Amino acid sequence: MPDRPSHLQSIISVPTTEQQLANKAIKPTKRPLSQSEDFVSAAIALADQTNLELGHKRARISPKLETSYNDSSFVPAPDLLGNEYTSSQTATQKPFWPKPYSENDPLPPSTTQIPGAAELRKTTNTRSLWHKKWRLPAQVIHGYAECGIKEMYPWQEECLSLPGLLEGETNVVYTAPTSSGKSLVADILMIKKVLATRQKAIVIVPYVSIVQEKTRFLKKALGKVQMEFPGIEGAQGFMGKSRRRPLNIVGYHSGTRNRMRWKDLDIAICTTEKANAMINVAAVDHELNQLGLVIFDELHMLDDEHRGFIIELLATKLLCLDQLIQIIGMSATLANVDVMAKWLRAHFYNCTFRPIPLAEHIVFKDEIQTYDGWVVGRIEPSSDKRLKDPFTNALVSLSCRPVREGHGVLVFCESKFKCEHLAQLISDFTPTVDDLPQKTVDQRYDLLRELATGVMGTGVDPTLEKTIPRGVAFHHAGITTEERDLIAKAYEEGVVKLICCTPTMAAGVNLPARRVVIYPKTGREYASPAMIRQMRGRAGRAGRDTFGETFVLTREKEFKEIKALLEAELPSVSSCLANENGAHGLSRALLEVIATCLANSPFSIDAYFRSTLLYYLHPTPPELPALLTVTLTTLSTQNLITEETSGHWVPTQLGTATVASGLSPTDGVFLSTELTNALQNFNLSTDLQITYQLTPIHGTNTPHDLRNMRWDLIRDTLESFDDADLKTATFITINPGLVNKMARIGGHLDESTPTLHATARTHRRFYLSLILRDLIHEIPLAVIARKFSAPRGSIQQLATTSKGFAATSATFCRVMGWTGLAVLLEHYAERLNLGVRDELVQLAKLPFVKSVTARAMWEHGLKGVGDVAAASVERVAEVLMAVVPKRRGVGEREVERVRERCREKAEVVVAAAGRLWEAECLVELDE
Ligand SMILES: Nc1ncnc2c1ncn2[C@@H]1O[C@H](COP(=O)(O)OP(=O)(O)OP(=O)(O)O)[C@@H](O)[C@H]1O
Repeated sequence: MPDRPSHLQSIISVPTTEQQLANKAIKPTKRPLSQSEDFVSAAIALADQTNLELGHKRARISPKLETSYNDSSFVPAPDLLGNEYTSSQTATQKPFWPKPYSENDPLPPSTTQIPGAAELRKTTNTRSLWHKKWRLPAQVIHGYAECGIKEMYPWQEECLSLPGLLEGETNVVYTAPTSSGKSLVADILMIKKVLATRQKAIVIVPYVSIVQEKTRFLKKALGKVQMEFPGIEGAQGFMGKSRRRPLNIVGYHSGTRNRMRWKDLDIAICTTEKANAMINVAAVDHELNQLGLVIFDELHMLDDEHRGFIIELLATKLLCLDQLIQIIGMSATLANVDVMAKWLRAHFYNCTFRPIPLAEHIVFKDEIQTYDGWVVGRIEPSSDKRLKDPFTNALVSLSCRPVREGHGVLVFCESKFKCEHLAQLISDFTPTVDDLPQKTVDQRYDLLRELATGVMGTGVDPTLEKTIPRGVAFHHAGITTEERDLIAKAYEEGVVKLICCTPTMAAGVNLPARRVVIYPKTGREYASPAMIRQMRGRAGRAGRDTFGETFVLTREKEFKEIKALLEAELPSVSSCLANENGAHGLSRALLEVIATCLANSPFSIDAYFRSTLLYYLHPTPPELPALLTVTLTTLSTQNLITEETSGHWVPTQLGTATVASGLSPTDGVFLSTELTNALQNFNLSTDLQITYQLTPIHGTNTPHDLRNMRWDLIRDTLESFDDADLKTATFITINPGLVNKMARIGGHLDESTPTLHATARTHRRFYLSLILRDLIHEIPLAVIARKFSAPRGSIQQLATTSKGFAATSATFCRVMGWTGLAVLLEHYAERLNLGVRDELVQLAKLPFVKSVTARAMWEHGLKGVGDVAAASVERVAEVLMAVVPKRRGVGEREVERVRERCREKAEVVVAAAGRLWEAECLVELDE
């Protein structure tokens, strides 16, 4: 038996030869281990199994791939359009549920429950969702009808009809313009798969906001769908009573509080990182056979410099598994769709159809031109001296007209400052409250009040206070997520008519507009052709408008360059696994498959490597095999994996902890060293050390506006420190001399050598920890923002990132066996989330209760959820009323409306407090 890593030796007793022989006959059984419960013991036990079964090729990367390791025909070459397509993913395992859909199956249930449904089923229109070709349950069809979709577009039908797709047997990658209805194709494949096989589906989207939006949509469309479970499987088929339950649709992203539990969901909508973590946990828990389908929305994100490599390593895992997982990839801006399809062993489908026609223009001076140079209109000069510049005049006049006609407009600006400035300027030219119906005016004032009360004590933004009554707002990363959500919702409901936003919003939020006005720059740089396409695609959404218009603005010297950008081909997507930014990509990819025991033998690791896009694009260069060897050796040197005498690689405890917490190998090593030191000298008499520990390791994870440190603030804070804080600052290695010098001369620290980089990192994290400390001491966000000269959105973003990092570190600590530290980190993550001191944590969990309200409750004698549960609705309403910011010149009618809203909210708060209190009492009784 080869030597084991020391941590394994202490836990596992080495089996005798007889035991090994006995074990060989036993198939690995599924153990009910949850992710958080004990990732390490699962991984260790799996490592043990792997050791026992070396002779059996236990690794779960497809044995088919393993055996073809030395075979020159190893890399499968599937056909493009599927006629000769043969999936190399042979389903050698019995599917989790034994019944895939087939043409001859009876029609899905509930047909007879809907009046007239039987008739509808007889339709000969193959694009109707009722047509028997699709075999969709009536609840699904009704759900989509409620969302305005009754019939497919021709391209959707054609795409879904590709061989093997509806049967769940083949993969597909497709492109279609923005707003052409890509999601429906993926949704239909997903729902068919989930209902037919009872397997899980994962939808991967790039941004948190899209996770939320997609989850809302799927809940609306599929919320009434029932899953059927036909009894218990026995030797003679299914026995016992069948049962039904609604479909579980859950969204996961860095901000979600709920734990990911495989058994709690049927469809998960996740960010890339969450999806990857979920698949790793399922692999360790032996539950991957429950996964039936994965959708990659916005597949072009594969070459995103920060997160693209995670999409690649995740997709590669799916390609290598010894089971059939249907892969769906889609994008509006993917140039080399054929290459992606070949890599993913998929059909590909390319469509240029757009259901809503778009009139596209470029504006030069006062001329409105089509892209091929025809002048189709002119913009009248304005007598207003603020609009003397033709560019500003064009922007304002093009933006205001549809607003006056009652349509939605998006104006894309190059910076946050410009968004706010233009919102203010444009609002001076939109209808005043005197020209609007009373209902609209009321709705706009309601929005202002929501903005003032709902945002962690920031009060309403002074610019928004002026622009919103005139139907105009701005939306960028500098405002809080609550503000952004309220503004986006108000725009969707038509309360706000025009939003000035930064280009990142085009990708992050799905807001439709009749007209889109674009200045295609981000900061001083031009926006990329793909980003410009995304912005243009916001105009004219199906179901909302009958047509859309885009106007791309240019300044005089920029006309040619911008025109070229509009006509530019999209760049091809390629692998980021081995480039500079994805330097950790390959090592993380390998560490993950080793730590989750998906691949441990040299054969299976090599098979995995050969399935990457990196290898697919460069199948024969001499440096790639060397890259694999070097990466494995580096991981071993970092003590993340060890090589057994048989040549198999197994994870160390550090390697397992790194993967379980979703860190890159280098970050895992860094965190391990830092926490080992911290554990020996932890100072609990101050919050400083723990808040320092919560700050993100990398500068790139720091919000942009916080990268310019205020050294004078650090100096002054150091001078005001008591002994405990000073001791911590010294332990962290803060250099007061350096701080004084930087406060005098200003600027950034030199980071050109590893030592200088480490010093800069320490001081940056210390600066951020001062912000976090203020947050958990209930200092209002607006005050912190002013103190650190940064937008409130950036402070909030730091809090969110740090909360996520705290959760990551806590998982890491648990797997490493540092449970006490894990509990402490989790507690602070919660306080950061709620923005309160210890005593308010429970109160701040109530709906509508942010830190300011929780403090007001405490001061009014409502010191816990028990007090709130026992209080009258009137008393709670009074507290809520007390924290509503006072506005001058508000009439009696308005005050009455506010009082009514507070009463409604108080009812919800008291009811929620009752439930929480009951739950707490039950726990106490149990104990
Ligand atoms: N067959 C259809 N009939 C009517 N409306 C449809 C149909 N398919 C999609 N839609 C609607 O078209 C709109 C755009 O669809 P979807 O969000 O799927 O577009 P997309 O191609 O994914 O766009 P983007 O790339 O911008 O996200 C949605 O409101 C959707 O409900």
